[in-house]
Amino acid sequence: MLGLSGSQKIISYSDISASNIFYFLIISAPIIWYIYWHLSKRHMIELAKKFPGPQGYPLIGNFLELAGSSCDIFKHLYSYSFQYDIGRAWLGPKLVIIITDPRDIEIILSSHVHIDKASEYRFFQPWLGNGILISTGPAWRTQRKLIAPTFHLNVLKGFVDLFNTNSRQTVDKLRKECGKTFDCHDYMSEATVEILLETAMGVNKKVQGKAGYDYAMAVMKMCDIIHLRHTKFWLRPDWLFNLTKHGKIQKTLLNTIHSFTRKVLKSKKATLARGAPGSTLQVYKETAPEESTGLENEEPTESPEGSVVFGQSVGIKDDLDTYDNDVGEKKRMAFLDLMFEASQGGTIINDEEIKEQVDTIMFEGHDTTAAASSFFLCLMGLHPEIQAKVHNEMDTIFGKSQRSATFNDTLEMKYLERCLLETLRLYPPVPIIGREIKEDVKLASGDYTIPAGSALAIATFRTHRRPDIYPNPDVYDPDNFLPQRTASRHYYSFIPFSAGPRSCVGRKYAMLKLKILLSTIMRNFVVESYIPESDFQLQGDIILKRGDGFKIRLEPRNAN
Ligand code: HEM
Repeated sequence: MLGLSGSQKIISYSDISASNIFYFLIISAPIIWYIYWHLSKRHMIELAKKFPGPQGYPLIGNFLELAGSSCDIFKHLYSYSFQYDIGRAWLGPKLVIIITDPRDIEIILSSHVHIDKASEYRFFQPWLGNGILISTGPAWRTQRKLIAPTFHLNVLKGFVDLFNTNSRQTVDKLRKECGKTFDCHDYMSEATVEILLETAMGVNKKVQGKAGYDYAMAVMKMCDIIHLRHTKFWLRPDWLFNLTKHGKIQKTLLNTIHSFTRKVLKSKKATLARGAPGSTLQVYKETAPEESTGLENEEPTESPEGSVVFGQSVGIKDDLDTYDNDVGEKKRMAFLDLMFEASQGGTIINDEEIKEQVDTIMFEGHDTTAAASSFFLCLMGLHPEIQAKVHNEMDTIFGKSQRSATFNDTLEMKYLERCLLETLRLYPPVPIIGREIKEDVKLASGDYTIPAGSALAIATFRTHRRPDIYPNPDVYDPDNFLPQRTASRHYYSFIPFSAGPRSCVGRKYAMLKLKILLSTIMRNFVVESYIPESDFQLQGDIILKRGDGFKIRLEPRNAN
């Protein structure tokens, strides 16, 4: 300090003390916060210690386990799952419990208490608003009561003709790819968007033009972004995310998605203003007598052969089977028709809420079935002996005729159904289901209690591959769904559509549509595929996909 004047000394001392205070705060704030967090979460931390899991670091917990690309993360987490049938991870201060045992899954999914989605679903909010996928409490209950009846089997039977027409158009498009190796997912996405538009939304797909394809691509990219926000902690706070390039891309994608749904709504309003018929059931009743399917009664959802029907495990009932006692036959309408009817007077649902539900159904209804059908085709290509049995079944049902499939035909497609269910077992389109746990939950599989305040991940992908439930769990074996095998398994060991009060409302729609779409494709083509399952680059960006694309080759079938 020699040679400095008095005033210089004063400035220098105050500089030192200001920077000291600054550094003190920077270092001590996280420590104080950490101590406070530790003390206030003592109960949670104690219960969490009982669960096995990887060692984490202070403050960030196990976030480093989520480093790398989507494919890397999927591979890494899957390999971890062999060490732990049950586990915990800390994502910063958030405790995540991961379960795979059907007895534990039953406790959560069958409950009317643990029905709130994990806070991770909040990243969907700018896209889906308060739509049925992410809503909670009384709002969700009202939405569920309104929407579930629109996917009743009697409504769906009215869609059979449209499923057929669209499936034939998809076959025509696929014919142009014969002899080439191509990614079938784009075709499946386009087909599923168009089918949804014409059925659940009741609008002409031609009105939407190329917008349907752009919409499907924007949805895929939105899922990538949401997945990034789940795995990269710096993208979690909205203010920081909005400053990044991902925040800007999201804005553009949401613009594409929301313009599309607004166009759908406008087109529907115009159709209704012209006085077009609303109720699909009425249309169906004019054209076909109602078959008894055994699905509408109060008994378990079991077919005469005891097999799994329409995607629900034997013995599990949900509101899709039982809800409709208070809804008169005449009131059964397709989804968007009913939304508009309910909006008359604006008391039950307003225009903005309809838009949120349309966004939700369009997303849940197309991306999941596009993934399921693409995996199905790849698996057919890899298993020619199984494919031959599907072809045999098609020939038995349809002979040489090119006629459309009827609802009764779909009940006869027992082998194809088993192949489809086995596809959903190995490649469940929703590989993880998340819940927010509001009160401590004692589990059945061991001395574990999930603490209140934690997030729960039901690892469907891993449950479906547990060797104690499915011998040879990684082998594609449609006979896993033979009645005698399903009867001996726990109800909750097969949950591609979730189960219980918050199960998928589109389950029966999806199964019927997939049966008609895939049977039409199988009647017309032989599928070939050369990339073995062990080389699939799986990524769980909300919906399970193949990062390497769904490459197949088609040859026309001569049998018909
Ligand atoms: C293979 C096809 C499908 C699969 C595997 C599937 C799977 C699922 C799963 C696992 C859930 C629960 C998600 C969660 O709790 O996080 C769900 C919910 C839902 N799904 Fe699907 N889904 C499919 C097709 C459809 C279709 C075609 C629609 C509509 C047309 C649909 C509409 C919905 C809706 C609205 C929900 C939210 C239900 C609620 O929270 O009450 N899904 N789906």
